[in-house]
Amino acid sequence: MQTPLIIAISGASGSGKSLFTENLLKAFSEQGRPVQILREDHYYKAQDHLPMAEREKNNYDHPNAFEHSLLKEHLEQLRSGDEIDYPHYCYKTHTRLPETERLKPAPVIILEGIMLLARPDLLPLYDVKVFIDTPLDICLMRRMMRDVKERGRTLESVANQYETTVKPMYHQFIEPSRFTADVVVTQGGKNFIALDVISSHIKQALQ
Ligand SMILES: Nc1ncnc2c1ncn2[C@@H]1O[C@H](COP(=O)(O)OP(=O)(O)O)[C@@H](O)[C@H]1O
Ligand SMILES: O=c1ccn([C@@H]2O[C@H](COP(=O)(O)O)[C@@H](O)[C@H]2O)c(=O)[nH]1
Repeated sequence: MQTPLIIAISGASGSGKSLFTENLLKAFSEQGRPVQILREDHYYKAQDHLPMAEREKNNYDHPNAFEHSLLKEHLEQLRSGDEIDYPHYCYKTHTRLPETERLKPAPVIILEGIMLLARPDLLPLYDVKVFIDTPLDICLMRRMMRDVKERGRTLESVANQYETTVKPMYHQFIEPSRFTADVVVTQGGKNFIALDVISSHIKQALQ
């Protein structure tokens, strides 16, 4: 197999990274191209050793909250054509699940997460770097709805976390990482022209 191409999709929480990834997957499926998706969130550190009250106070918007060394190892393995044991993470218990999933390499790997462009040691592994640039008020509104519905949070806890960590860490780490991107995408996960440009570029690169 040809060396897989890795597309990194980053941006604020709630910016539309997951939707953009899903829509990119659809574009590749239409081209009949196998794709493997990896989410940086799965590489949040395991915290089984901490009581729940401690886990709830953790700063999940700092690069140190992730095990990026394992993510890097996995990307290198996939690039070499090897399978990986992909971790799974639970936002409700703030730790890894005991089981991992065996993933095979594919010609296209889409990686999605908030800190992907903020880690200089990871940048050389990406073939295409995308930043989803969505105004923060829109991100917050989307995050409120999602976290209450899907991640077991209250409106008060989302607002508190946003003020104490999500917003300051965005300005410290995520916003500056925008300048490392090859493509900056406005209009979130539904920018079909950006989706078309990226999928056409990859199609050409794989020929
Ligand atoms: N351009 C858009 N227009 C409308 N809703 C969008 C758009 N982009 C994303 N969304 C919605 O916003 C929410 C958050 O998007 P998501 O992709 O989960 O963000 P992220 O992965 O960056 O946290 C989801 O419900 C998604 O469907
Ligand atoms: O245990 C956790 C782990 C993460 N978070 C929050 O998740 C977002 C990143 O995920 P997105 O899907 O990009 O929104 C990050 O901002 C963390 O604050 C959490 O609350 N708890």
